[in-house]
Amino acid sequence: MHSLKRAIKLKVKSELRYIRTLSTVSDIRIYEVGPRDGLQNESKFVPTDVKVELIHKLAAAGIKNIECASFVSPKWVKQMSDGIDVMKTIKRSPGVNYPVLIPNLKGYETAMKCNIEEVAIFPAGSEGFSQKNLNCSVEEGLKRFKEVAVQAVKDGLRVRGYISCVVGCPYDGPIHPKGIAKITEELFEMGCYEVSLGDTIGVGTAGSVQRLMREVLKVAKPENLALHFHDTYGQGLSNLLAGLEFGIKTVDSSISGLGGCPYARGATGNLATEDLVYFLYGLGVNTNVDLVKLIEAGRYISNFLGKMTESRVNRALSDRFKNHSDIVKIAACTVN
Ligand SMILES: CC(C)(COP(=O)([O-])OP(=O)([O-])OC[C@H]1O[C@@H](n2cnc3c(N)ncnc32)[C@H](O)[C@@H]1OP(=O)([O-])[O-])[C@@H](O)C(=O)NCCC(=O)NCCSC(=O)C[C@@](C)(O)CC(=O)[O-]
Repeated sequence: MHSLKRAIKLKVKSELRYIRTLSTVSDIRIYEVGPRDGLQNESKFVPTDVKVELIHKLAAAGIKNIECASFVSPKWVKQMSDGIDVMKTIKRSPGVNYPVLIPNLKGYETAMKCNIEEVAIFPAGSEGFSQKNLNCSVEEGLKRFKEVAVQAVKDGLRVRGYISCVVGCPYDGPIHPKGIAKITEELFEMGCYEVSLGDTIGVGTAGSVQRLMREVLKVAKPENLALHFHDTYGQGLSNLLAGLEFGIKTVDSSISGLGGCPYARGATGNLATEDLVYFLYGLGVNTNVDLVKLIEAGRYISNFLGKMTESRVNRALSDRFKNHSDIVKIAACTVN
């Protein structure tokens, strides 16, 4: 009887904390990864002008952080081999951040030829994925990324860290949150301003995200963390809710739900940006993103790729809704 009462008390306490946190969710920073994470897995080469147009459309929709390219080995990911051209061609809008992904000093030197302000480094949270994705151990990867981070900080750039496979790895299975917390700490020590926790194969659930957050928040503040969910098992938004409960302020997403990693077997697209924005408007968070323009950007790239959008919101909001505020009303379930 006593333990039942205690369990009910704990449940009520946790529900109250949840409602309190969600009612104060505001200022969520959206970090769009479509032009990089979204496209890197596409087998058909996307011409530079299409990549550039997509980036312009995202910026026009009001997205303020757009990861545009990666400077990885073209032998490993051919789709990203035109990073220099992309970065040299885009017309940069004031107030928009255009980061790029960097695997090593060679990639960094190339990226520095094209006016870069932010770089992202990406160690793996598991040995198996590190070997497949970076051709080295986690420790060796961290050493290489540290060289990049130290140089970038010296050059006055912002450095973002990703950790991939934070919940599960296609080669090693479930991943313990303690190891992820340790890598998070190392990334901050290298000079990262933010660490994005990547569920690369999308196996996470609200429960595993809670366990991860409890461990990682022992070494980091929620405002310095980002969440990067692939939606393979359809858990993206519920995982995000679990993360928001801990005060997370930055969320990665990909236009039209594109995405996947060529070296992560079974990985599918990221949480779709259209779904994320609709969800945030529903919570009363004003993202300043124009949903009509965002949906157009999603359709632009899906049409080019010849596939149906993975965004449920994009699919649901057919051409009936041409007005951003009408869509926001649907999201917030408000009536005049
Ligand atoms: C790390 C390496 C380069 C090691 O690849 P390696 O083959 O071991 O490299 P190496 O150092 O032995 O060099 C071999 C050759 O590659 C060249 N090379 C070496 N580096 C570069 C470079 N930067 N740019 C251009 N060329 C390069 C180098 O110069 C050399 O050329 P050669 O002498 O034979 O002519 C390779 O494994 C690689 O590029 N991996 C990246 C794979 C990738 O892009 N994966 C997807 C991104 S990660 C991801 O999506 C997850 C994330 C971040 O989104 C989070 C999540 O979703 O959860």
